Parts: sequence; structure tokens; C-alpha cells
Amino acid sequence: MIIVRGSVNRKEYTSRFSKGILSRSLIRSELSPDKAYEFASRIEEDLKNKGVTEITTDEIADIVVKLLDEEEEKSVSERYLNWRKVREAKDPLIILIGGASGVGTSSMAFEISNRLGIKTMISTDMIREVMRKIVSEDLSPVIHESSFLAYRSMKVAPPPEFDFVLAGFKDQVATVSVGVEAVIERALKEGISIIIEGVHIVPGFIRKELMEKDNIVMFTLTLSDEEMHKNRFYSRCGDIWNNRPLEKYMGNFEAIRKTNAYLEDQARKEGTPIIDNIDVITTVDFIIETLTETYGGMKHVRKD
Ligand SMILES: Nc1ncnc2c1ncn2[C@@H]1O[C@H](COP(=O)(O)OP(=O)(O)O)[C@@H](O)[C@H]1O
Ligand SMILES: O=C(O)[C@@H](COP(=O)(O)O)OP(=O)(O)O
Repeated sequence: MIIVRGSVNRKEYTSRFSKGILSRSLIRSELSPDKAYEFASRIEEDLKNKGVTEITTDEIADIVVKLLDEEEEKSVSERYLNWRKVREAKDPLIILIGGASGVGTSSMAFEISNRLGIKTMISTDMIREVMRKIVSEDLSPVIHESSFLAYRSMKVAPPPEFDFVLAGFKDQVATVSVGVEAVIERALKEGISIIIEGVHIVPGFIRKELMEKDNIVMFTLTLSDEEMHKNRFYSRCGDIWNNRPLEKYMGNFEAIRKTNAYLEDQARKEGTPIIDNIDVITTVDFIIETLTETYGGMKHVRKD
């Protein structure tokens, strides 16, 4: 039996060498499950042949990187190292992924959670749903509508020179952002990493003293190609569990595009990393690389 020594949150632990655990970290680096399991098996076999009975996680990582660099593209070992950098950081990581309806925030949040092994994920739609139960329609009509239709329930119409879609959108975002900040503060208090995604993650709407923390990182997803954006709704409405009618989004597509343009403007104004969410791998790599630069840098890696 091979004993593995590692540490999580400064706590030392030992466990038996597991091909399954090692395979999962390789799959996060975009290796196919079959190849990941083959690599894990070869590493275990090699350790046994050398009579190794105890090894540290860092020593395993060195073996993995060497093998990946010998047999795979450089990008695979880079992904593996990025994943370890972020996981070894001493502060919980709060990732905020915003974007207009249909651009792909929930799908990308899911991909990132898999890649980084972050188990806690929540959508701003869910936060809004809870708020709808607590805050009556009389008190805050704007949260009882879709973000791109919130203007329909504004108590007072905006001045004629204002864009009414964006006036309603901003009202709803400002209200739901209170719930988003509550989730961020709870995650910091519990010391857990979390991904929060949705249309209400808008640059400039989360308190500055939270956004100034470098373990809280926001990304804005956009789609410059309108046809591609439309197709995303067709693709989503094909999901068997989806109960949201395609017509609602197609019938308000112009309003949704307005919120997409507004999100882009806010991202540029606030210096928020922004990516055209055309391709899953490109988007995920961009987010991971940005995290590694801003968060996974040496100042965050545990000193002990
Ligand atoms: N980068 C991408 N490339 C291809 N399809 C994507 C991408 N991101 C999301 N999708 C697809 O687009 C549809 C909408 O994505 P979703 O995450 O539900 O959007 P949102 O949560 O922003 O409303 C889904 O069917 C999803 O599979
Ligand atoms: O309010 C909104 O813009 C959308 C956001 O959800 P996504 O489309 O981003 O999943 O919620 P809904 O239309 O379902 O009420």
C-alpha cells in the first residue's frame, strides 16, 4: 500500500494512494477519462515497482507534470498546475460570473466548478427567487419580473431620455445584488470557495470593499454574435428539464441584447475581465488563467 501525505487548510492528512483521485485531477486538466485513468495506473505501477510506500502530494504532482510534458501538449500540464495553484491558495475563492440571459453563465460556472473542484455554486436567479418569497410584489415589483422585463413593473416610469429596459434591469440588479453580497459575505465567513453566476452579476453593483479583495474575482461573459446568442436559447430550450418557453426570450431578444451591451459597457468601465463566450474551452482557460494571475499568484500560496 502507498501512503499519500498532503495538507489542506494547513491541516496535514494521510490517505491511501487512489487512482480515482489522481484521475479526477487529470480529467480537470482536460485529459479524457480513459487517458487519465491510464496515467494514474502507470504512476501507481511505477511507484510500486520502485518500492515506494510513502509519497507527498507535491512529489506526485512533479511526477504528473513530467509525464504530461513528455506525452501531452504543454497546455495540459499548465492546466494541471493552474488547478493546483488555485486549490493551494490560503483564502476561499469567490468567483462571480455575469452575463446577459442566454450567453452561458450557468454552463460556464458548471465547467469552472468541475475544473477547480469548487463544490458550492449558486445562481442569482435562485437568490432572486428567495427574495421574491420574502419581499412582496407591492414592496419591490421589479424583482418579480425577468431582468429584461423589469421595466414593466416599475412603479414610476423612468424619464423619457432613459432607456426603460435598462432602467428596469438596473433596478432589479441593484436589489438582487444585496442578496449576492450576503452570499459573498457568508462564504468569506465560512471560509468556503463559491461560484455565483447570473444576469445580476454586473460590474459596479457589488460593494467596492468586497471587489477590492483579490480572492473575489468577477468575469463578464458576452456574445458579440447575435445569431449565436439566439441559438443559445434554442440549445437551452432543447434541454429536457428546461421549462422556460423559447418564445419569452425570442420575443424579448432586443431587450436582452440591450442588457448584453450594458454589461459590456459596465465591464469596460470597471475593468472587469470580459470574454466573448464562443467556445467552452477558450472561456474556461481564460477564466482559469486570469484567476491564476490575480489569485493563484505566490502571495496567496500557503507559506507553511
Ligand atoms: N461556450 C459555449 N459554447 C457552446 N454552447 C454554450 C456555451 N456556453 C453555453 N452554451 C449553451 O448555451 C445554452 C445557454 O447556456 P446557459 O448557461 O443556460 O445560459 P445562461 O445561464 O447565461 O442563461 C445552453 O444550452 C448551453 O449548453
Ligand atoms: O431574469 C432573467 O433575465 C432570466 C435570467 O436567467 P438566465 O436566462 O440567465 O438563465 O431569468 P428568467 O427569465 O428565467 O426569469
